Amino acid sequence: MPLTPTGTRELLAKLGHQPKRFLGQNFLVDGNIVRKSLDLAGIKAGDTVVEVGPGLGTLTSALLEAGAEVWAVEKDRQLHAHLTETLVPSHPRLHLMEGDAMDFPLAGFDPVAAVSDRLPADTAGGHRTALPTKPFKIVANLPYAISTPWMDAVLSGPLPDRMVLMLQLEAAERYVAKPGTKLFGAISIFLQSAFALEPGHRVPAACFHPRPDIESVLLNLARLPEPFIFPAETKALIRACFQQRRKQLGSILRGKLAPEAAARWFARLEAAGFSAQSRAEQVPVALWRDFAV
Ligand SMILES: C[S@@+](CC[C@H](N)C(=O)[O-])C[C@H]1O[C@@H](n2cnc3c(N)ncnc32)[C@H](O)[C@@H]1O
Repeated sequence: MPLTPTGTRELLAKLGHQPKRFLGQNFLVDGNIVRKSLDLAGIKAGDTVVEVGPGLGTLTSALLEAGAEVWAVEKDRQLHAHLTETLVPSHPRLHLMEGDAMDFPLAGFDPVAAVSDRLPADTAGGHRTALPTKPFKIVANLPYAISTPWMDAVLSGPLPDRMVLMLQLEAAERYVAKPGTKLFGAISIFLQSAFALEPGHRVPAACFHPRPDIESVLLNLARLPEPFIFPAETKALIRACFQQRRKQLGSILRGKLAPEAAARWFARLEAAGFSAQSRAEQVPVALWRDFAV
């Protein structure tokens, strides 16, 4: 069970720890939401789970009690020290690291090495996404400031089977936005090419201490049977198209691609009923995927 708001306040006082806004330190104080996160993720004994920002260890403890092996990365030195003292000694299935989730999006877990630590030389680096991987899930109450760049890094693969993420409602809406809407952007395309949205849960501010002044949601994402991972160059191009979302695709692409490559994109746009005059936000996810292959 997580700490109550009072218990959390008392523990923070004992640690002499002031919640840091810039690290998104809004700690979960609601047992139902902790249970719901584990239920949505279908956590069972033996699962490998990555957690970003374990904080005071609320989700972490629940995951460990459910029999999961947990890989967690915490940036706050004081919270990392607290967990090292309280959770690590009694939980050999917890791999806790101090660090930045932007440097370690999977908290140091390597799904490829977990299957085989002897990779053929020519499969190092960029080709790792095609290699066999150990299945894993991600369950996290994300620090909101990094949620989109972190998600972008995770979507470069290897991919988890499922992600259950506590997010700012506004970020979640961008991730699942549909074409033709203002919220539809590069991250919507990368995410929806690899994951399907399953029913999640709205989370009131009262479930956290301190209470955030934004709305939160538990986003529940299941990996598609044939997920698509965009190559880095195509991702950069798609991002560029959305950075100038009011501009016609034709003028953006002509400036970024060789003439033959641009002509290929235009031909595909036209075959799908669009044109060089179309804007990035009008183009559906499947067509962006076609551009990449
Ligand atoms: C919203 S709190 C969640 C805490 C805890 N998991 C819970 O649910 O109560 C976010 C946590 O992420 C940590 N954090 C913030 N930025 C981080 C980063 N870049 N890398 C790793 N952890 C980070 C914060 O220190 C904090 O512990």
